[in-house]
Amino acid sequence: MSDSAAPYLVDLRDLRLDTAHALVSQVNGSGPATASDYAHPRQYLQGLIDGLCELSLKDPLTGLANRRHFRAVLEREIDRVTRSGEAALLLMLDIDHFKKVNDVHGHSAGDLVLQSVARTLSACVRPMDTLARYGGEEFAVVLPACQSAFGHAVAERIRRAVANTPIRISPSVELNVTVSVGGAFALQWIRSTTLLWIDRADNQLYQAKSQGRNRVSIEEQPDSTVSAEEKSLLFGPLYSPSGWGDLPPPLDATGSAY
Ligand SMILES: Nc1nc2c(ncn2[C@@H]2O[C@H](COP(=O)(O)OP(=O)(O)OP(=O)(O)O)[C@@H](O)[C@H]2O)c(=O)[nH]1
Repeated sequence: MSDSAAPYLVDLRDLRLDTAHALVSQVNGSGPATASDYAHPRQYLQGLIDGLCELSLKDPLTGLANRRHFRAVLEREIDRVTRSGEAALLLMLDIDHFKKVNDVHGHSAGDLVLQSVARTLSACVRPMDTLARYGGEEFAVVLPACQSAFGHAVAERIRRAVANTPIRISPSVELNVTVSVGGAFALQWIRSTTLLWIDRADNQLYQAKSQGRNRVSIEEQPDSTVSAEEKSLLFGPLYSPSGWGDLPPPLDATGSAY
């Protein structure tokens, strides 16, 4: 808002905030602070907005990023890789034979397994990585600045960590589950789409499943087909400060040079 603009005053009593207030306080666990607990209603409103934003980005069962957040991160990562040419890896993971866990032990036990796997995965990745629940028993990890050898090592570390972590689903029952992991690196210097990137990683996940599960399959990192010279043409300055260099200057609609 510019300094000259009149302040836009909103009376909180005119807004229907009950549902938002209940949702945010439910997630925070503690009893909700009310508007009167804040020095200024604006702080209360900002707290509600922040809480709702957080809710809209998280999977409620595991607390990981949800699919919406994951897609936004992937989109940003594609932008970064297109501009910088840095390596980035996407891993898709799926718990093996998860239906059997539900069928034999019940849906609540299945939920405990999902939460436990989420915790194990969180312990395997860097703070800069984004870990998401993609849906059902499928998870995704976006790893920026990830060279090929590191990507393979992380995927294998994840697979082993899940297989070696027993999950207590009742006082007397512990389960062990495994995951299959598929991965694909972003195409460097080339603008792709989130859907194509996910498809490539999903194909590798399918390979890991069909080769017996509890394994990792990562697509060979495609070689950049753009030479260093081409990159400098693509991303260097379009023209020198003194003019158009060897290039003919562009013409306007009348055929005159700009
Ligand atoms: N408990 C629980 N189960 C879920 C949830 N979301 C999806 N599922 C279950 O996940 C199971 C997925 O089963 P399938 O897609 O057949 O896969 P799978 O049994 O893991 O077999 P493979 O992936 O081929 O190894 C189904 O039984 C779904 O009901 C959830 O939030 N909680």
